[in-house]
Amino acid sequence: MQQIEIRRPDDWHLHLRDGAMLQGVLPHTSAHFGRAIIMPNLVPPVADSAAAEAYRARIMDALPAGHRFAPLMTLYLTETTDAEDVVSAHASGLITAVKLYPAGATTNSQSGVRDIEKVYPVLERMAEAGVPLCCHGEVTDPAVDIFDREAVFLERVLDPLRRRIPGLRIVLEHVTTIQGVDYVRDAADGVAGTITTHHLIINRNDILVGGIRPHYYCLPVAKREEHRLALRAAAVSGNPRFFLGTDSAPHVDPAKECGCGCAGVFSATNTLSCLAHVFEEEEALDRLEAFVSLNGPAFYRLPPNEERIRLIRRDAPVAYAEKIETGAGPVTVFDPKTPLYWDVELRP
Ligand SMILES: NC(=O)N[C@@H](CC(=O)O)C(=O)O
Ligand SMILES: [Zn+2]
Ligand SMILES: [Zn+2]
Repeated sequence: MQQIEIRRPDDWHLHLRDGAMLQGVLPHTSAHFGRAIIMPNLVPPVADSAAAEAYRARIMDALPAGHRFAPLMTLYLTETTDAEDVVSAHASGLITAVKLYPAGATTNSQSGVRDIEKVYPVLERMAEAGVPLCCHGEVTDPAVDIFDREAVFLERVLDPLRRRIPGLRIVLEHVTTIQGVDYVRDAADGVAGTITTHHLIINRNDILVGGIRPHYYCLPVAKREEHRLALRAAAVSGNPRFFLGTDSAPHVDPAKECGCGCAGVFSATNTLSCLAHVFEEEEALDRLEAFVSLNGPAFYRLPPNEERIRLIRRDAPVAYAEKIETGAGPVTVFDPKTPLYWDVELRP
């Protein structure tokens, strides 16, 4: 039996939602992860410090007894965000980052930014105060093909933004393309990229060949195989600029399996088993800890977790539910298309 012990991981991009869904999904993350960056795309969005404080309290209330987990809150950037509220919320430790959603790019992004120039003053204050910006990096121009929207975002939005405000610390979230990987790798210091579990495993054929598979539909949409391979190479490289953000994004099954299904893959349940599998396939298990437990805290200038987990390779596939039942309805768990042998134990 093979096993490895690593520091307890963190998830640098997570959707917990609210209410009954929060109750249902949070234990799947807090069972394994020490901390997570909590996405603010609720309806209405978590757009100021009062909303972040209230949301953090709801998350802590939903935490199962005995779970140790710290939600790292974010504020949803709008064209009317108050820079002083952001800076004071960051200085007090209430928030860890600010989130940029180009308006209309993804789930609940209607209140996001239409004209990036309008938020430059806030971003300048964030740069001075060391508040990181997390970006959903896709343009929304209807003329741009959905598979090109990340690459075009780099050219049209991210690069001009970084030239204008070079001191702003930026996370390009859920990188899905060779262009995104290259951009993060070659940028000056202060730029990082998160990679999801599912983008290391599926490509666009998995969504479309042999029938449409709504549970593999997410944004940014999975790209061609060559992009998946580049993401894998980046994740296992040990390069400190790349770290895990699962983007686990639950939607109830009826909202996925319908005429206009929501974007989002729910992977919190089996993410670590999937990642151990991927790193084993890449013969890089010795770099799993950097990707899931070390590179993220280093970017966010936080200490890594002191607790440790054990990943144990079983002889038979580990069992996990295909769906979880939540008070909001059933949520299908990410299917990695292969049996998983790696089990997770929090070290006592
Ligand atoms: N990734 C997704 O496909 N969906 C996310 C939003 C996001 O992260 O873009 C969601 O909130 O459902
Ligand atoms: Zn996103
Ligand atoms: Zn997300």
